[in-house]
Amino acid sequence: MLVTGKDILVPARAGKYGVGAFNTNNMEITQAIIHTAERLRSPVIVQMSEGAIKYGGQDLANIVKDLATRATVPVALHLDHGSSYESALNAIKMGFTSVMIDASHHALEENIRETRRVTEAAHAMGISVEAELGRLGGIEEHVVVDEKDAFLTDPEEAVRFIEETGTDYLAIAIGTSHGAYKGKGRPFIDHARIEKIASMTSIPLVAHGSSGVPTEIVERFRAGGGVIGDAAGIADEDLQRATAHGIAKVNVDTDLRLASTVGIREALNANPKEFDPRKVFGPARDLMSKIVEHKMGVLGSVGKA
Ligand SMILES: O=C(CO)COP(=O)(O)O
Ligand SMILES: O=C[C@H](O)COP(=O)(O)O
Ligand SMILES: [Zn+2]
Ligand SMILES: [Zn+2]
Repeated sequence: MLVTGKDILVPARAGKYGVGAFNTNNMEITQAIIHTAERLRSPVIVQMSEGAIKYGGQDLANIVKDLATRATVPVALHLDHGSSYESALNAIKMGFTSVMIDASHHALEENIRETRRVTEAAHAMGISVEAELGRLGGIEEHVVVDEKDAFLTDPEEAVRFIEETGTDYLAIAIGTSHGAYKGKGRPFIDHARIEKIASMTSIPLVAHGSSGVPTEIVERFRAGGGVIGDAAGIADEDLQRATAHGIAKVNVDTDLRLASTVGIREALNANPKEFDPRKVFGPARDLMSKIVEHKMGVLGSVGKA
C-alpha cells in the first residue's frame, strides 16, 4: 500500500527500528526494493532524487506507485534532496507521498523559511516532509563540501528548527557522508550527538549517507574489472546503535549502485556471447535484492509490516 513517510517513520522511531530509504532509477531497482520488502514483511521507502526524476520522470514514478499500491506492506514514494519549494511541489503533483526540502546549505533563517513554505503546502495536501539541518561531509548536492566546512547538527538548533518549521522528520549531520568513500578509515559516527538530539526531540530522525559499502561487493567490483579506490561505508553495528537511539530513516543509494554494476559486469564477463538484457539485468536485480534484505535485517524492520 502506498502511504506517507510519516505513516512509516513514526512507528519506527517509537519502536526503535530503522526503515531503509532506497534510491531508485529504474524498474529493476524498484522491484528489488519493493519485492524484498513484501517478502520480508518490512515497511520501506523508495526515493527518487531530482536526477532520478530527470532520468525516469513520471514513467518511473508510476512504476513505483504501481508496485507500492499492489504491495501489502507500507511503501512511501519520497523525493530525495528536493532543492526548492517548486521541486517539492512538482513531486507532490507527480504523486509522491513524502518530500524532502534540503535547504541545509543556506543560512539557518533561510533554511527555516524555505522549509516552512514546503511544510505548509505539503501538509495541506496530506503529504509529509523531511528537512535537513547541518551539513554532511563529502559530495552534497553536487557541491564538494570540504571536510573542515562540514558541520554537524547542533541539538539546540534542531529543537528550534523542528518547532519553527513543522517538519515531520529531520535529517541530521552526524558524521556520515554520501558516496563510496566515507570517513577516511577512522571512526566517525557521532553517537553521543544522535542520543542528545533524540533526547530533546520526538520526531523521526534521518541518516543520509548510510551505505555499508560492503567489502565483498567492492572486491567483486574490482575483480570484474571495475576501478575503485579505498572505499568505506557505515558499519552494521553503527547503524544498529543509531536506530536504537532515534534514527528512523536510513538512506541507501551507493550500495545498490555498486550491486547493480557488479551484477551486470559479472553477467557480461561470465558469458561474452550474451546479449539478452534479461540475462544481464536479472542477476543485477538479484544482487540488489540481497543488499536490501541484508539492510532490512540490520535495521530491524523485518516483520514490522
Ligand atoms: O543519503 C543518500 C541519499 O540521500 C545515499 O547515501 P549513500 O551514498 O551512502 O548510499
Ligand atoms: O544523495 C544523493 C543520492 O545518492 C542521489 O544521487 P543523484 O542525485 O546522483 O541521483
Ligand atoms: Zn543536504
Ligand atoms: Zn542524501
